[in-house]
Amino acid sequence: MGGRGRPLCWPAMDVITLLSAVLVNALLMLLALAVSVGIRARGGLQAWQLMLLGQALGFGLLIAATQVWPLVMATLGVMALSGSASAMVLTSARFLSQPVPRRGLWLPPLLLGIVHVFLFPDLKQTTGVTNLTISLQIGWASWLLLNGAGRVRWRWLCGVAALANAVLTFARGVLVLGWPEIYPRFLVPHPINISHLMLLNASLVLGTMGFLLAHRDAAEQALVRLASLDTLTGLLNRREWMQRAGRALGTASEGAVLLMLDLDHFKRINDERGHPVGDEVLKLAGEVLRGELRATDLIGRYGGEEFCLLLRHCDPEAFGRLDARLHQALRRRCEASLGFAVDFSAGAVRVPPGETLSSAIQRADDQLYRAKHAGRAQTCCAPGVL
Ligand SMILES: Nc1nc2c(ncn2[C@@H]2O[C@H](COP(=O)(O)OP(=O)(O)OP(=O)(O)O)[C@@H](O)[C@H]2O)c(=O)[nH]1
Repeated sequence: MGGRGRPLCWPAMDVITLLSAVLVNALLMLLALAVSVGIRARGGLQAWQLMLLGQALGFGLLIAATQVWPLVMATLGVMALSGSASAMVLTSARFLSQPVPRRGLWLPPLLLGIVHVFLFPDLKQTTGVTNLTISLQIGWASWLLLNGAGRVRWRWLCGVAALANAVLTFARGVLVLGWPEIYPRFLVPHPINISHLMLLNASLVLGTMGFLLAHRDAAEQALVRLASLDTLTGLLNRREWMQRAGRALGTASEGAVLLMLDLDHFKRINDERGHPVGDEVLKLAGEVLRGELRATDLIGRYGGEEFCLLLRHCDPEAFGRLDARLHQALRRRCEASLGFAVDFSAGAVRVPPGETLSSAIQRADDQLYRAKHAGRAQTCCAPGVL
């Protein structure tokens, strides 16, 4: 403490220099992001670029307010800073795919600007209201990031940086309103101002690193999805299904049922109604399979209009019911959505522990062949399935 009633100062540092450092830092990171990911980066990074721009603009205007048009510059400055806090909320929400009310983003900067004009030039009041408002906005962002962060590294990195920032900003607001004799105002080299600006600088760097990590994670997940899912139906593609089914059979102690399923007269649907309708049928078939099967069953698009399913813990009675349900659900779903019914033929085998996937597929395919030749719209089963 700086002695009786005297504000604490940190003479070796001055606030304007630190503000300028934050401004330059924000601009450099904005430039680095623009060069590395572009200004039209998908999702959250674009909002983070807005946040950096808001910080640079806000602090630039606050510095300018010490020289010219204090009311206008300072009001626009606090509005830009509050806007950049909203952009921080938006960044977090976008990376987490969470909705945020739009009003919650644009109202704080607007209201803060109006209140600022009315309170000006009372520095105690303007500093207090500005800091409390912005701290709540940043607190909101940190809550979004930290709530349920689990083991996601980027959420901790960005969330802790935002939380520390929110706490110091809040402390500044409370101190200036409640104890102005020990914390007079924003531009004084008080320890809380100095530590806040240094922390703010660090949190911009940490936030940029954290959200870049989030961007990379999202791109990686998109690639994994692309490599393992069938784009039309959203089911596992053949390669992924084979890998997972092979692993599942390798570790299963009690065997499983393998079902190969092929839509009937699909070429005719394509020829008579067009490929887009054919695609729609495939999508509906994917939805039906996903809807009727358990999360533990493996469902894949084997190719064209052929699907493969690996059903674990499936006793004969349960299989009989499931098979009837699948035929009925596909017919009804296509009838309701497209105006005509589609059915399928299928072959099922029980795979004992130790049998290889390729041998089981060959046996299921033989059963499927039987079903097609027996008139379609039915499932033929090898002994042991039913
Ligand atoms: N629309 C669409 N058609 C596809 C797709 N993949 C494969 N096909 C078509 O599926 C049709 C399969 O025809 P076939 O193998 O003769 O089978 P089918 O007409 O169902 O005859 P059966 O199986 O004997 O009942 C071909 O016309 C393929 O071009 C796809 O992704 N979209």
